[in-house]
Amino acid sequence: MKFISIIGSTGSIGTQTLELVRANEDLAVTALAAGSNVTLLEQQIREFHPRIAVLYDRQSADELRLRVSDLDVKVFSGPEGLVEAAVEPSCSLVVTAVVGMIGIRPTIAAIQAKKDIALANKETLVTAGHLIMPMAEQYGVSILPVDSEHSAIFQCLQGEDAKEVDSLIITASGGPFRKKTQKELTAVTLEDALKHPNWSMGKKITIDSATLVNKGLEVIEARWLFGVDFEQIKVVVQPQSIIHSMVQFKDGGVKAQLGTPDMKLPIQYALFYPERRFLPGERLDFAALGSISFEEPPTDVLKGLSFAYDAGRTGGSMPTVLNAANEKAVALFLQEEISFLEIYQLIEDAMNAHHVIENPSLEEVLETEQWVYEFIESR
Ligand SMILES: NC(=O)C1=CN([C@@H]2O[C@H](COP(=O)(O)OP(=O)(O)OC[C@H]3O[C@@H](n4cnc5c(N)ncnc54)[C@H](OP(=O)(O)O)[C@@H]3O)[C@@H](O)[C@H]2O)C=CC1
Ligand SMILES: CC(=O)[C@@H](O)[C@H](O)COP(=O)(O)O
Ligand SMILES: [Mn+2]
Repeated sequence: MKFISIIGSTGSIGTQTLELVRANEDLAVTALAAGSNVTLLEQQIREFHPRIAVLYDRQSADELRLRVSDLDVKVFSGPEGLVEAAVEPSCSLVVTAVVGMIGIRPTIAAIQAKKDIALANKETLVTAGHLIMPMAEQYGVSILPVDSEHSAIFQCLQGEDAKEVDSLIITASGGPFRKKTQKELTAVTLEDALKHPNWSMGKKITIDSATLVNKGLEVIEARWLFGVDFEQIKVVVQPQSIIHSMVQFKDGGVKAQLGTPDMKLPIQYALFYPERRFLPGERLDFAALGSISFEEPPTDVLKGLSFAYDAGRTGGSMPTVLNAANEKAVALFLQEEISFLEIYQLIEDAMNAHHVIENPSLEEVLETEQWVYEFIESR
C-alpha cells in the first residue's frame, strides 16, 4: 500500500489525484489539506479516511472540526497545519496540488521528512528552486513532475544520458488569446480569459495560460527540474495540446510525449513512477486528428514568456518578484478590479522597482513576496 498526502485536495489537480486513488486499491490517503472549502473536504474525509485534515482558514477549520467530530481525524489549520499534512509519518509521497507560493513551506517540510514529492505546484520551484533542488538531493528525495510539460520531458528523458540533451522544447497552447492583437486585448473580459481552449484547470493557472505567464513559469520550473540553462529551453505553440513537450538530443533526434489533454496521465505517472499503469480514457486517433500544427509564441503581445526569461536570467529574487506580482495581479483580475493588460503592467512595474537579492534564503524569498504585495497595494 502506498500512502499519500495531498496539499490542495479540493482543487483541479487534487480532485483528479483522488479519482486515481479511487481507481487504484493500493493507494491510500493519510492527509488532505485545502484552503477553505469545508463542504468538499468533509466529503473527501468521509470517503478517503485520512488521519489528518487541514483547512488553512482557521474559521473554516473550526467548522470542519465540528462537522467531522464523529470521525477519527485530526483537524489542523494555518501554515503549521499544511506542514502537519506534509510530514504525516505514514505517508511516503506528498502531492503538492496547492496553488501559489503558500506551497513552499509544506514542500520543504516534506523533503526534510524524506517524503517524495509529486510536484504540481510550480510557483514553489519558480521562487525557491535554488533551495528545493539541492535540499531534495541532500535528503535523497525524488521530485516527480506533475505539470504536463515537465512530465512529458521527464518521460522523454527516461533511459537517456542528461549530458546528451541539446534542448528542451516546451509546448504551449497559446491560450484563448493567441491570435489577438494588442488593441483587441484592451477589451477582453474575465469570462473570455477563463475559456481555455484545451484544458479544464483552476482559475489562476487558466489566467496564467491566457497571459503566457504560465509558460514563463514553466520555463523557470524546467530550469530547476532538469538543471539546464535558459538558452537550452525553447517554447513553441502547439495549439491542439497533443504534444505535451519534447527533448532534442545532440545528434538532432527529437523525442516527444503525446496524448489527449488529460492531467490524470501525468499525475498517475508521478504516483507510480517508474511503473506505467492502465488508465481508462480517450486515446489519440491520428487519422481523425489529421494534423498537428506549430507556431512561434506571440511574445510581443502576450508578454508573460518574455518577463519570465528576463526574470530567470536575472536570477536571485527576481523570479519571486515575477511570481508574486503575477499572483497578486491575477487575484485582482479575478476580482475584476484590474483589466487583462494591467496584469502585465503590475508585473513590469514590480520587476523594474526591485533591487535583486542574490541567492536569497527562504526568509528573503518570503520577504520579497511581501515587498511585492506592499508595492502593488501602495500604488
Ligand atoms: N489544474 C491543472 O491542470 C494544472 C495545475 N498545475 C498547478 O497545480 C497547482 C494547483 O492548480 P489547480 O489544481 O488548477 O488549482 P485550483 O485552484 O483548482 O486548486 C487549488 C487548491 O489549493 C487550495 N488552496 C488555496 N489556497 C490555499 C491555502 N492558503 N492553503 C491550503 N490550500 C489552499 C485550494 O483549496 P480551496 O478549494 O479550499 O480553496 C485547492 O484545493 C498550481 O500551482 C497550478 O499551477 C500544473 C499543471 C496543470
Ligand atoms: C495542463 C498543464 O500542464 C497546464 O500547465 C497547461 O500546459 C496550460 O496550457 P498552456 O499554458 O499551454 O495554455
Ligand atoms: Mn503545464
